[in-house]
Amino acid sequence: MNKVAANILVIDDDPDVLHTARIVLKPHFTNITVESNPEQINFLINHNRYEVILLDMNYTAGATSGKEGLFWLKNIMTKNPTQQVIMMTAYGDIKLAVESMKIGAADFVVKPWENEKLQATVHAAYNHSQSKKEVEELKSRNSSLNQLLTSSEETIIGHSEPMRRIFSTVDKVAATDANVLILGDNGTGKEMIARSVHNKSDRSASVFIKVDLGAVSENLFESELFGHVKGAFTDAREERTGRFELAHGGTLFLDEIGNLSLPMQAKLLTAIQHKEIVKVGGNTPIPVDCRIVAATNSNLLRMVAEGKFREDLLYRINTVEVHVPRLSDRVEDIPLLAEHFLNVYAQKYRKTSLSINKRAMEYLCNHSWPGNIRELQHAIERAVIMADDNVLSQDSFLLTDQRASTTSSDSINMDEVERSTIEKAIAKNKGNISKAAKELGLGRTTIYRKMDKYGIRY
Ligand SMILES: Nc1ncnc2c1ncn2[C@@H]1O[C@H](COP(=O)(O)OP(=O)(O)OP(=O)(O)O)[C@@H](O)[C@H]1O
Repeated sequence: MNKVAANILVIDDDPDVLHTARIVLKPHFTNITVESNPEQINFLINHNRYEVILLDMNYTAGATSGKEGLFWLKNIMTKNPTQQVIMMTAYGDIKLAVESMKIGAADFVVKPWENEKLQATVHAAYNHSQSKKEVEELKSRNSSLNQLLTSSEETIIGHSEPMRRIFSTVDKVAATDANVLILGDNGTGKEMIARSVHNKSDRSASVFIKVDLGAVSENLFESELFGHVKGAFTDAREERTGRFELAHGGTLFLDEIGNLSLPMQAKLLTAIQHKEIVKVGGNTPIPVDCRIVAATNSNLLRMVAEGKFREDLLYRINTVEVHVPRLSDRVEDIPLLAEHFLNVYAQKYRKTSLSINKRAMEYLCNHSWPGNIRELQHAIERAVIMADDNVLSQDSFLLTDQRASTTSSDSINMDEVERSTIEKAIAKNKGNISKAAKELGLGRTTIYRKMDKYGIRY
């Protein structure tokens, strides 16, 4: 049998217990340390990392209250709240065992133990310690990434009146724990605003976890959000931590919340209401503390009226609402955004002396931007890549436009280019229309309309 590489510490004043524990655990784990004096605990845990600690309840001769065990347990948990500790209790000490679990013990074994039971309990605690370690590593990696992402590239650009109102709302709401609902069309910057709420809040040192609810299938929804225990269903070979638990201490961003079916809405509501989740196949509620920021391009009030969205869920998530206008409703932001993306992509593609001429800027300001900022961003990126000289002119942008005027021969060429661009994007995304639309900065309705127009069938 392969031994698990783990440090196990056993603390008990009875040398027979220590001896037996060593013999029972040695075939399963690489390092077993035994200690009879609990006063050594601090020294040991300060100098070593133990995956699992087995801790006796009583140490002084004749003591039976278990107070010493609880004292040492508290001491360990204060120093390392994720430490896996298994309490060793005497038969009939169930009350004490429950008390110790409340303090943070992972489990308990009753002495005299059955050897298989002891081995199985230590194995389970070891597995738990590993998944907690992974979660901690993930959180710290995510937190470093978040800090990197708060660089200039992530600056929300805009000086129009509606954007200034949004900035002010974000500043006010960030300081609180209120749930936020961000409403707006595709590509208007909803996710950026959600990240900004997180970055400006007291939770910024912790994680920002995003779930794209539009992409989660009905049968994976629960496992994705709440996690599952090992063996919960056929493919559940390992325990899984769900997004809610991962977001503990931070922000959970529920994107495309309008796409949730009614049964999924009910499950989500229960988790938000009770601030706790139960893993699929499990029965222990796990408390979670995260701020919910949700976003959608759907009209949730209309969906409520049509019986497609739960009113009680809406009122849980919309403590503060942020309405993000279409780009065509804040034309004064277009030059700023265009210059911003020009800088970003000029640096990325090493064409640093590029500029946009006046006519081209007017042309950009007159376009209707159905794909909003994402479409503008992609248009500028394409223009930078294709630029032959230092000035981007109107011809540098391939826009199918409702507002800007073009000659008929231009529009024939543009149609041809657009048809082939859409076809290529769909092929590249293996027929996934949503992904192709996203890549092109178009809404789903828009791409279907254009597919109809050009007779593209998939
Ligand atoms: N005000 C802004 N300043 C700078 N960049 C922005 C701004 N708003 C959006 N962007 C950029 O536009 C792109 C789309 O933004 P984002 O993903 O936040 O939109 P969204 O509304 O969440 O889109 P969707 O509904 O399709 O998920 C991103 O690359 C983002 O960085």
